[in-house]
Parts: sequence; structure tokens; C-alpha cells
Amino acid sequence: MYLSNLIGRIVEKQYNTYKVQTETGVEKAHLKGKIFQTIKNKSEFPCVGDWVELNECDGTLQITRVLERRTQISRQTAGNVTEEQVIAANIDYVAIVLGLDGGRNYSDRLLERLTTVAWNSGATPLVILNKADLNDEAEYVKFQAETIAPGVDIIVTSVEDGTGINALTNYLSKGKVAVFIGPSGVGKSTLTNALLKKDVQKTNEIRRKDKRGRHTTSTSFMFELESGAYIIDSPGLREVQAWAEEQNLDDTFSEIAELSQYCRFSDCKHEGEPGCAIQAELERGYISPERYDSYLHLKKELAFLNRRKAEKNNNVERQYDKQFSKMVKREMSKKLELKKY
Ligand SMILES: Nc1nc2c(ncn2[C@@H]2O[C@H](COP(=O)(O)OP(=O)(O)OP(=O)(O)O)[C@@H](O)[C@H]2O)c(=O)[nH]1
Ligand SMILES: [Zn+2]
Repeated sequence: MYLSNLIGRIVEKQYNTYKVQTETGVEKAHLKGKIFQTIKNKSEFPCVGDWVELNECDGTLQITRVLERRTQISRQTAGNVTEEQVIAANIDYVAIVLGLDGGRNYSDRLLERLTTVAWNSGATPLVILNKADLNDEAEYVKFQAETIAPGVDIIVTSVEDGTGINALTNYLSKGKVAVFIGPSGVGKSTLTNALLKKDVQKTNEIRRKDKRGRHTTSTSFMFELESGAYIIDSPGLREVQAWAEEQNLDDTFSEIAELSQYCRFSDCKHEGEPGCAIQAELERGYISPERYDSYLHLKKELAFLNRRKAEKNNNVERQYDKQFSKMVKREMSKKLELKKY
């Protein structure tokens, strides 16, 4: 039997093996060889959350096409290559989880960085300040975080005593997809388990498998909650390296973006130019020096990333140029040879 143009959604990815949710259930699927001819870079490979077209041939499913993504969260490929790797697609919320238990589990700078990555995804960023039971000043940290991530909803939670779990559940209605990002140990898996309720056992099994092979596994999952919402858990999202555009900084640092229209020069870099509105507000104390430094730092980091991206594109173009000139030479020499006769 041969069926074509079935539609499914990828719910699990391990290297190049996929599991796809179709109308009839979850099934294994492979990439159709032909798809490699149309894929130009790593970011176009199907990932968890992608809607795909499938062919069924003798009981095996083949992924033939990835449908256009509404949103996507990416990171930089590990190592020195500047390449975008999409980790999850068609997500509605990027939930940035931070811990209120002190140490490295919360910092304004980390929040700025992760908010920038979240804005770049096209999904709605959401901040979860977890472990409220371990901090008497949770509401104060929330207040502070609101100034660091303007325009982003912030939920204070504790899996320990149940604080905020209902508030979080309100976002996760039928069909919505959320991914948790944040440093290790802030409670991402614990939160997932709390949201899953009935299916705790199942997650634990999966988590154990995941934990055992943390360094070797690359399995990403999409879990369905009772409400019909989904949560994506991916090792790739645990150590998210910034992959964003400079313009995403305007969302993260919206007050700086707004103020910069009052700078004397329209291309003001806010680094000591005369008539700089940012500098003026910095002196008045409206913008903190730490936030200003963080802004410049992230801006430089993203500019660097963009330069490397551009260089890479140039290299690709140069390669095409080389191939083209080789082809021209070949054609020319053919013509010359023809002339000889
Ligand atoms: N007191 C308290 N402890 C919590 C809370 N949430 C999680 N924990 C504990 O924090 C520890 C780390 O939680 P995990 O869920 O493994 O953290 P994670 O973010 O998934 O960490 P990685 O899997 O390494 O990325 C565990 O011992 C949890 O029991 C909370 O709200 N309150
Ligand atoms: Zn300026």
C-alpha cells in the first residue's frame, strides 16, 4: 500500500530517527533520501515540534517535507562552526526557569541573555522563578526581574509547596507548546513532572534514560499534558548558547531602545558620543551601570556572531564562484578545442 501526503508532528528525535504523531498514533519515521537534496543547511532538518508531510510505503513512514515553521528556538552548533541548529519548532512559550535559591540559579545578566534567545524564537517568553519556598524575598526578586525583562510575564513557583503551579497551568491550555530553558538544577524536570501529574512514572523513566546518557544522547521529546498542551524537553536546550539577532536586544532592553531615539546621532552606539540619551540616563541613575554593561556586552557578542555568519555565507558564495569559474573554464576550453578542428 502506498499513501502520500499524510501530515504528522514530530514528537521525538534521536539523531536521524524520528517519532511522529499522526492521526492514527505515534509511529517511527525516516527521512526520505530525496529530502537531503532540498536541505541547504542544518537548521532545515526536521526537529521536535515540526509539522511534516509523510509518505507511507509498505508500513514505513518517510518524511518528505517540513512545513513552514511558525516559531523556532535555535542554538549555536557546539564547537567552532557558526551554524544554527533548530532545537524545537512551532512553540508558543519559551519558559525561562531560574531558581530563587541563590548562587548561580538567578542573575539579572542570565535573565537578559535568556530573554534575548527567547525573543528570537518568535514565541512568547515567560519567566518562572522557581524554589520560592527557599527565599523569603521571592516577590522582591520578581519585582526586580520585571525591570530586567520588561513586558514579560513572570511567575513565582515552588514545586515543593505548590505555589504558582496553577498560574503556570493557565498558560498551558490545549494545543499550546512550551519549552523550558535555564541552568542546571533550577527544577525544570521537577516542574515537568509536577505538570504531568498522572504520567509521572513515564517521565521518570524517560528522564532516567536521558540522565544516564546525558553526554551521548541527543534525544528530544514532546510530552502531552492532561490539558492537551505540550512540553518539549531537549538536552540541546539545557545549555542554550545565544543564537539571536542584534534587533532582539531591542525587546530585551526596550527602555534603551526607546530612549535611543533621543540620541543626537541616529547611529549612536551609546559609547560616549555627544548628545547620547543613554549616557545621560546612565548618569541620572535611571539605567544601572550593570544593565548598560550587559547591553553592550550582548550587543558585541551578537555582532561577532553575525560577522561570523556573514563570513560563512561569503565562504559559501566564494565556493559557488569557484565552481562557476571552473565550469566557465571547462566550457571555454571545450570551445577552444572545437576551434582547433
Ligand atoms: N526546595 C525546592 N526544591 C526544588 C524545587 N524544584 C526543584 N527542586 C529540587 O532541585 C533539584 C534540581 O531539580 P531538577 O528538576 O533536576 O533541575 P533541572 O533544572 O531539571 O536540572 P537539569 O536536569 O540538570 O537541567 C532537585 O533536587 C529538586 O528536587 C522547588 O520548588 N523547591
Ligand atoms: Zn546614544
